[in-house]
Amino acid sequence: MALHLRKCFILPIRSRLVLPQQRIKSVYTTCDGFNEEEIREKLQRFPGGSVDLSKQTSGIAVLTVNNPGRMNAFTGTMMGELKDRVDELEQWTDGKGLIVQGAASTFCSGSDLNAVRAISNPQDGMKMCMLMQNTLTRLLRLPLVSVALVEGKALGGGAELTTACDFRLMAPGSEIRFVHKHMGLVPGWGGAARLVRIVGSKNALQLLSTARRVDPDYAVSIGLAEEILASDVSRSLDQAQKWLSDHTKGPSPVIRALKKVVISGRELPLDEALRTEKQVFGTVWGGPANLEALAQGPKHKGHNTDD
Ligand SMILES: CC[C@H](C(=O)O)C(=O)SCCNC(=O)CCNC(=O)[C@H](O)C(C)(C)COP(=O)(O)OP(=O)(O)OC[C@H]1O[C@@H](n2cnc3c(N)ncnc32)[C@H](O)[C@@H]1OP(=O)(O)O
Repeated sequence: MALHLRKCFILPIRSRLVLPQQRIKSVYTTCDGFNEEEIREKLQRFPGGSVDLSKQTSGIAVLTVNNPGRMNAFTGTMMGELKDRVDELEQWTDGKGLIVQGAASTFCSGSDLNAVRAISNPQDGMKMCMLMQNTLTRLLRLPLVSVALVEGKALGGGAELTTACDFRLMAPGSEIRFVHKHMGLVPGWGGAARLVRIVGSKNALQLLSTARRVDPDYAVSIGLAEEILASDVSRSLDQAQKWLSDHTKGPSPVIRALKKVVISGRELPLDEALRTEKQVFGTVWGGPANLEALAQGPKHKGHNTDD
């Protein structure tokens, strides 16, 4: 036990963020009593569905929560697959953007209630919670500009998954709903902590305490969503791809560096954020994109440039 404790120390927050030469660290480790293999083995008993990932040469990937027979509810195996897809994305060094969507034109209805019923004791619940919080925190910390494409319903854990992306785009008629109160719960996948940072504590408390349906207009009005997509459902993914490509135009090392400095600005105390910014700056200053831009001379004469 003593040896175990000696190995456990609280990593300063800065060492848990995505720095140029470091892997993204998890929130929970063995020091917190988190045993990933143990909880994944338990969750394996609840199979079904999949979490699919398609990485494109454009540098944009699409992650699809795929369990349409259950409104894309996360089965036990899907929770493990989500973690595996995030592992894959952390290794994808050419990436610059990520779209998270649900299959069959609906987003996600949270945990599979069959699995929830079977692990409804506090110990197992908190172990599932630690697995999902680790995964969604690392998803948000990926050096990729991420957007949740919300069609149909994003309920419970599905609503929380939308908050683990940098942006949210909503299709007409779609809804985000934190139904946890009706389950006698609070968010367990980190959704409350992220929601406060997105919409502020008053709006967050309203959404959680009323479990109200957040339609696209209301979501945009409180800053939960960026835009409402055009009504042609068949083109929702195309619209999201266009939106994201407009937000990730440029060399992926630069786009990835921009996301890294925003992460540190959002999560670190000012001095540490500045140090991280300096470190990331050093990875692009004098880099190929910088030198090419300098060779071209000034080109931003008071108008938006495409690249
Ligand atoms: C921390 C997160 C938290 C936790 O882990 O504790 C959770 O996320 S708990 C789960 C929170 N989510 C919900 O409570 C949503 C439950 N589902 C619904 O309210 C409805 O299904 C809805 C509104 C998503 C869709 O309603 P609709 O009438 O359009 O369809 P059905 O209800 O007939 O659903 C079709 C089919 O899907 C099954 N289904 C839907 N959601 C789930 C789910 N979360 N887990 C398991 N199965 C789900 C539903 O049972 C139907 O299957 P069928 O075999 O046809 O009965």
